[in-house]
Amino acid sequence: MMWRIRRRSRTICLSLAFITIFIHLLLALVSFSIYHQPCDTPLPPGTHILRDLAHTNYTSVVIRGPAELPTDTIQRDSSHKDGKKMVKSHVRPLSDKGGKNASIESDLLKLEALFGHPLYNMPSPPVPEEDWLLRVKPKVKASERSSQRWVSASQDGYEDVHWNSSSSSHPPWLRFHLGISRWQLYPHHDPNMEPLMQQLAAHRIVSAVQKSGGTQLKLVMSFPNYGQAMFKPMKQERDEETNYNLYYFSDFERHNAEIAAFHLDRILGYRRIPPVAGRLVDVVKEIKDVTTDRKLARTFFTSPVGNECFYGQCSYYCSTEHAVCGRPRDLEGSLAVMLPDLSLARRRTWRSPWRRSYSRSKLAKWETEPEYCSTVKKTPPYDKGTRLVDFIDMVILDFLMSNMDRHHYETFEKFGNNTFLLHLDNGRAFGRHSKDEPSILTPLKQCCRIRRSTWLRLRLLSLPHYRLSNVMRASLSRDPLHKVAPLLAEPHLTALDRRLKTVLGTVSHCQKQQKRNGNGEDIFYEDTTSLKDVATPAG
Ligand SMILES: Nc1ncnc2c1ncn2[C@@H]1O[C@H](COP(=O)(O)OP(=O)(O)OP(=O)(O)O)[C@@H](O)[C@H]1O
Ligand SMILES: [Mn+2]
Repeated sequence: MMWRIRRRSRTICLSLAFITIFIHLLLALVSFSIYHQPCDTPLPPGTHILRDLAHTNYTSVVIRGPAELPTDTIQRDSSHKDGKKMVKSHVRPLSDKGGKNASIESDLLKLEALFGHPLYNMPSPPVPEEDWLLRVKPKVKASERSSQRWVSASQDGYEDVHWNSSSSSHPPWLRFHLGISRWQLYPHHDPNMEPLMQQLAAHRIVSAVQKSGGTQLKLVMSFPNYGQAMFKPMKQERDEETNYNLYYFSDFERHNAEIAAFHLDRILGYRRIPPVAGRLVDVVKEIKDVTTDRKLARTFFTSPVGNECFYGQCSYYCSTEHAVCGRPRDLEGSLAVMLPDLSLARRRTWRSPWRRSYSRSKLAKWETEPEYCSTVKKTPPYDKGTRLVDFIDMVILDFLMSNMDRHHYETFEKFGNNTFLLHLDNGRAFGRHSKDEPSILTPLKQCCRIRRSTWLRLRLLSLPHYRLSNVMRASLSRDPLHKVAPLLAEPHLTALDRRLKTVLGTVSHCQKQQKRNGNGEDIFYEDTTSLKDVATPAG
């Protein structure tokens, strides 16, 4: 009897155990399939572009004041089944390693899809000879050869140089210089980008001297292959917001802003910022020990907690109180590849027509005259070619990253007025995420003019499948400093989406205004005729 009871209870126990295991397996399977479902899978390039771009409605977007919640996040996520508002992508617990990796992967797929989209791959005619900034002389007579080849005797730390006209013999920085054309700094699919970034991030530093000009401390670093980069050290923690009582012209420059600006400029399809990489630099080995700059050498010291510091000489923030310090020797910074020397490629500096008044009490003309743009439109070089729409492109970049410091811009003199604008010096961008700065968009508001290709790319970046914050997160995750901490804190990424809506809202406003007035002035500068069959959305 006892034996039978024991056998029955054992059978019951065994079946219970089986059922439990089965339920666990089922649960694991279900959660696995949910977990692997990215929130928005990217579309194959070009798919539904017409439908998607044509049906996104921006007309209800108003220009918002500071610190408002991005309504699109709420609308998008309120479709959740139980009606609860979830702010998915903005809540990323650090401990959730697996979830983080999965979402970075989905962001990277979006970036890949974006860069494969026809709007980033518009067919363009071959570059005529005169539209290259620099050229290697193609054929050298035997009698001239000895003086025409680049040959150098090796100096301290520098390599022997034997470059010829074949690009395979050139170091990445030289290939970058030779790839600069009238309309862009580098091509969209650039095989040189990877090696160039690699060099900035890891190549041996053989010299570091202070860069003259400008207001804040920065160094020019040299590599053994004669490449050079501009180094801006970290001065502020990534999630610190600029003090609200500080005028923008007294704001610190941020190394992560220089890095993020390069990525954003590329994502916008401009390619007008020289490539920038983040790097951990050894203050002693890579600066103090290799510098030939006596003024700089005098400013090194060890802080009370044993960190290696220096402060250099400049007109702002170059004192012991504002020293930059390693931890104890590792210092974060940005390295931007240097443009060709001015003796090879002179640049012209242009004062921005919408330059801010650098006085604390005086307003600039554009702030008081609503018709200011009609004067600018008649004034050379803004009256012809693409200068005005190129300026607007820069304004959009600056509004997205909240850069108020664009008092001047530069172009390559060789190309005259018919060329792109260099977007140099972005160190004061990404200072505040909780506040937008509507005044940066004034030129777009006053001129109501934009390149059609820019507008289409902006609309693309507002779609869930290519969302700006997602592709920026993906792009920045490739920077070497990402392993220390994300280059932009999440609120900065959220701000990008919010500001993008404001830009699109401003264009919608222009369209409505134009319909009302019927003044026939075109909002769009037409530069997408080659794409007519692929992507011409209804406005
Ligand atoms: N990648 C680069 N290659 C060559 N020259 C550069 C590069 N970036 C900037 N410059 C030049 O160096 C000058 C100073 O750089 P930058 O403007 O970034 O420094 P800054 O200290 O912020 O200057 P400012 O205080 O005037 O804004 C610029 O005016 C520009 O002409
Ligand atoms: Mn600056």
